[in-house]
Amino acid sequence: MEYEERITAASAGENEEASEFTLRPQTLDDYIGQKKATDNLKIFIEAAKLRGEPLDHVLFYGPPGLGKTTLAGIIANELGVDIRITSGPAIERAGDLAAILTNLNENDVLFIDEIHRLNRSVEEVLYSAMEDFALDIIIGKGPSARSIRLDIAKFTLIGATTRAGSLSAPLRDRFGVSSKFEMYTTDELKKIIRRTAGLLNVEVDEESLTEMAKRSRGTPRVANRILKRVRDFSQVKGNGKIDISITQEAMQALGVDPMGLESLDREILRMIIERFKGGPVGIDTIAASIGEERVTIEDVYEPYLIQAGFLHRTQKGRVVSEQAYKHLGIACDDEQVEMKIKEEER
Ligand SMILES: Nc1ncnc2c1ncn2[C@@H]1O[C@H](COP(=O)(O)OP(=O)(O)OP(=O)(O)O)[C@@H](O)[C@H]1O
Ligand SMILES: [Mg+2]
Repeated sequence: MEYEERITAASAGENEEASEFTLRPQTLDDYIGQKKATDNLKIFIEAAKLRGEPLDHVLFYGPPGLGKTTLAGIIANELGVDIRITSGPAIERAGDLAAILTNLNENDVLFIDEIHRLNRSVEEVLYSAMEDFALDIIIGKGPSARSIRLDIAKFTLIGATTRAGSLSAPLRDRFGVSSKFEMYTTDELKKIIRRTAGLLNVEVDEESLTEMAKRSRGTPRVANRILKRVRDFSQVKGNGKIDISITQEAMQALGVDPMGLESLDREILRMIIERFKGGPVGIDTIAASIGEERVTIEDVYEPYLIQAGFLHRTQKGRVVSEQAYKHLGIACDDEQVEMKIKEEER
């Protein structure tokens, strides 16, 4: 898929997870941003440790690349327990989940990524596991079938999802804590890039830090990726140090504009302006015009375009903002755009 190759793709590339591992902070103190989520978690972790009990089940939701997996690892680390990492699509049968659960030790963390993609029968096993720390297993078939209950170790489930809305109500209700991940500010991204640069042993000046942070779409994964690519440029074409001229040269070569937009982002905005007079236009129409799946537009492109103020979601469809016209250098009737957005914003 094309978007995986984008330097600003928020999701991890094929071999990226492995190299990300070494860049992941290990403690809450090292974890930058997401204050709302971490401040409370600090207290819950402390309390669970004092009581010698597992932490309550935690749900993380928000766009990809914002540090959900990283924070799950940190929680286990701070609790002093082991973490078992899996994902919704990886657990195919109820038996697979039973095998994982029976192998956990007291108070361990089980991390299920993309938890909205668990299948029905697996999800049902999870209900009693989360609530009663028990597995209901059916033995035999037909009229002689009976159910036995098997106790398992108390554990903490940390679920992560990019789409909280796709979670079934019974599953959502079983999480005691639920945290929404927000996009990072430029300042936070600067700190993250500075930290990563330190780990990679590369010198970066202040101006370049700002420039890279601004182009990172509010996403640490993108920030780290941009830093690595700029480092490549500085080693091959410069003197190994990252300064503003090498940063700009690299960004230009990679097609990332000063707001972190790539060609497809600009194409989406331009298409809405040129073919639909700036909107409102439905998401399905956008997807069809661009030749991408609707979910790809919704999960990959749209979150940042909305966050950065280029696109508005209204009841009648998407509307391009005045800022988008300016960014693309297209003349617009300011008042008319303002009106469309005000009238239809929900
Ligand atoms: N708060 C943070 N401070 C420092 N680095 C971070 C932070 N959050 C994320 N990172 C870095 O960003 C990268 C991506 O983070 P992570 O894999 O945890 O994202 P994610 O939300 O789990 O993404 P996905 O939804 O794709 O699974 C990691 O390499 C990590 O080092
Ligand atoms: Mg992850």
